[in-house]
Amino acid sequence: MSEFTPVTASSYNSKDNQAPPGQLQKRPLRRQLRAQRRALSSVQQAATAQAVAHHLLYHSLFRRARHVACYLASDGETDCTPSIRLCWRLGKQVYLPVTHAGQMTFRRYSRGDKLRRGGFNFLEPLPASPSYPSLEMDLVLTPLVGFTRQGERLGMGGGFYDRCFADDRLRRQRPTLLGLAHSFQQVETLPTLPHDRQLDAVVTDCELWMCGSRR
Ligand SMILES: Nc1nc2c(c(=O)[nH]1)N(C=O)[C@@H](CNc1ccc(C(=O)N[C@@H](CCC(=O)O)C(=O)O)cc1)CN2
Ligand SMILES: Nc1ncnc2c1ncn2[C@@H]1O[C@H](COP(=O)(O)OP(=O)(O)OP(=O)(O)O)[C@@H](O)[C@H]1O
Repeated sequence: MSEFTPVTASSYNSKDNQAPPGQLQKRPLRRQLRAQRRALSSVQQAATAQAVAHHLLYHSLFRRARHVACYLASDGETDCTPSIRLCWRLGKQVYLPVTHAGQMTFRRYSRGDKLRRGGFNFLEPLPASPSYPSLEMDLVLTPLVGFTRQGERLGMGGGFYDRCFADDRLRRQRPTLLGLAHSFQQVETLPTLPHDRQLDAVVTDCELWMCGSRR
């Protein structure tokens, strides 16, 4: 099989009987999309990052958001840096994820703040930086490995975003989860499980669109 041969949902390793089948089916697809993401040139990466910030700038979802959760890209993820700078320029509060003991919280990230290496070697704000409740974010710029047009999301496999935003459906005002992606990360279908939190919107180098109940 060549590195980028399409992976079907049935090509998982059936010897692993620790995880439910849907969970195992995600692995080969995750591996393949991550390799494709890492193979992008820095020029392609910069083009997507700029295009995403441009789409955000002209969308009401972003314009009206005051508290915005972002992330610092690694492994070929869509780079949030231009979007973070845009937030700061427009006076929005920016937060970054911090993982600890299987949970994810968000701490404020202001211009010039020092960062440190945290869980999974991601850069995170220092402990002195104030945290902000996840469920009170207006907008969550969400990293992803793969997505469908309808807003299903494949992440890194830790379940952090699923768990963190699992209970928000009961709220009148809930954070908008906006997936950031290179358009090649779009797939026809994903082996989703009941715990998977759907995206409310997706933005790529090409466009921003609303999914699911927010459409
Ligand atoms: N930039 C960035 N920051 C982020 C995330 C992210 O996706 N991107 N996260 C989003 O949640 C959290 C970290 N989540 C992680 C989840 C899993 C693995 C991990 O080690 N995954 C396994 C693959 C598991 C599998 O395929 O089943 C690996 O890489 O070997 C790493 C980080 C918080 N910060
Ligand atoms: N709401 C939840 N409650 C309990 N466990 C959960 C919940 N959501 C996800 N999990 C667990 O997290 C694990 C990883 O889930 P999944 O493969 O969907 O992660 P992911 O969305 O790809 O990762 P991430 O959000 O970290 O990028 C699964 O074993 C799943 O059982």
